Amino acid sequence: MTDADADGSRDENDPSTRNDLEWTDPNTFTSALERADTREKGHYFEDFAEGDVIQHDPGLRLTRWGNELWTSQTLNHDPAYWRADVARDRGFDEPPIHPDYLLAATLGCTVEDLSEKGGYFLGRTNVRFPADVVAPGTDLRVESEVLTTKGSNSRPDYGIVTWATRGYDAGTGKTLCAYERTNMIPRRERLETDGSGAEADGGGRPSDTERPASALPETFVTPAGDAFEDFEAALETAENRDAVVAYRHERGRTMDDVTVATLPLATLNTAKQHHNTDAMADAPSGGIVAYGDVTRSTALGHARSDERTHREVGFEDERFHAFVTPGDTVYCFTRVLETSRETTTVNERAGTVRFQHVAFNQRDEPVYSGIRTAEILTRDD
Ligand SMILES: CC(C)(COP(=O)(O)OP(=O)(O)OC[C@H]1O[C@@H](n2cnc3c(N)ncnc32)[C@H](O)[C@@H]1OP(=O)(O)O)[C@@H](O)C(=O)NCCC(=O)NCCSC(=O)C[C@](C)(O)C(=O)O
Repeated sequence: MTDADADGSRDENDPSTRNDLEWTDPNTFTSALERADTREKGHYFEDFAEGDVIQHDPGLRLTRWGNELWTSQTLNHDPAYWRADVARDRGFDEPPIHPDYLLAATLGCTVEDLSEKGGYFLGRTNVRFPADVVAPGTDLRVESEVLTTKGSNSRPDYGIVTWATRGYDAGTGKTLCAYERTNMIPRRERLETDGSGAEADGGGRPSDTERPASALPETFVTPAGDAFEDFEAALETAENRDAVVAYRHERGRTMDDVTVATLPLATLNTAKQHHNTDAMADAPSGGIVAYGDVTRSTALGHARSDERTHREVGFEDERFHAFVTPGDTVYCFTRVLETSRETTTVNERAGTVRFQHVAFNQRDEPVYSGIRTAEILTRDD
């Protein structure tokens, strides 16, 4: 007991008496929060320098549970990823890890280092899957290199960063997937611009080569079936006419708690955009949004339900055009651009198709688009 206690008075400067504070009294606690520093997570735009290489701990184990959670909820219901007998028919020893889950998991565990501070996933290109098959139980090691950093003239509170990321089998060192991703990243210091709308530091988004609506082709051709030959025949039907092979898929998926929050967290994606409504209230989206890879995979799931997918080869020019928020429904529209009898794996039962997929919402607004190359099985498989 101190002398101060003995005469009934308290010495506010004596550290031992502060333990008697009612820390959970609402007024005391509010003042305490105002005075406390926040142990921040993530990195600002200024923290990234071109050429930096970042190892993303802790990586992730690609589990059958994660695979099934992802593929079931995004409607990627190809039985080769679920049933051992169908997997064996397709040349796999067991149901493998789905490429969408592999890609989302590779990106997910980079978020803590690259984009947890905030800002949005704008696009991705050069997506490749060098490994023919990835088995459940594979430990994923992920590494990124900063490719470019530039200011955003239209949004002075943000910069735009592009990273090249690779996911490796931690056991063998083999590359499982690789891509280049671009994000808006908050700046520590706001960029002063001349307001002219000119590029801040050069660069910019890929130009849009679509024709205006008034110039849409007269005829829209839909493939008669889901096999490679059906896509080939549809393109032949459209050839030399004012026609395009383009159609929509009936299925839609309304974004709920599982797709918006559970799926990204299951890939260790710590972006507040997907699970912290409080922090997102003042963000440009005004609330939480779906992980770009969930939106994309859901749309691709709809597209794959109308084709005999054998293997994903790669993706180019993926873009996220608008936010997808809880309650929004994700649909898909597909264009067939090109077919080829060549395949990257020796598979006489498949051909290669290049698609453009556009994910859109219940208001028919595009939310994602990308060019996809995939091997599609022939009818007589
Ligand atoms: C963000 C919004 C509001 C900006 O909309 P806006 O109208 O203000 O601007 P914009 O014109 O679309 O783009 C802003 C700037 O970005 C540039 N830009 C744009 N795209 C590209 C690209 N591909 N490559 C290079 N640069 C690009 C563009 O050139 C422009 O530069 P400027 O400011 O200097 O003029 C709007 O684009 C939007 O709503 N997009 C949807 C974003 C979204 O929902 N993404 C997926 C969810 S977020 C996510 O998954 C997160 C993740 C995975 O967890 C995680 O990274 O941590």
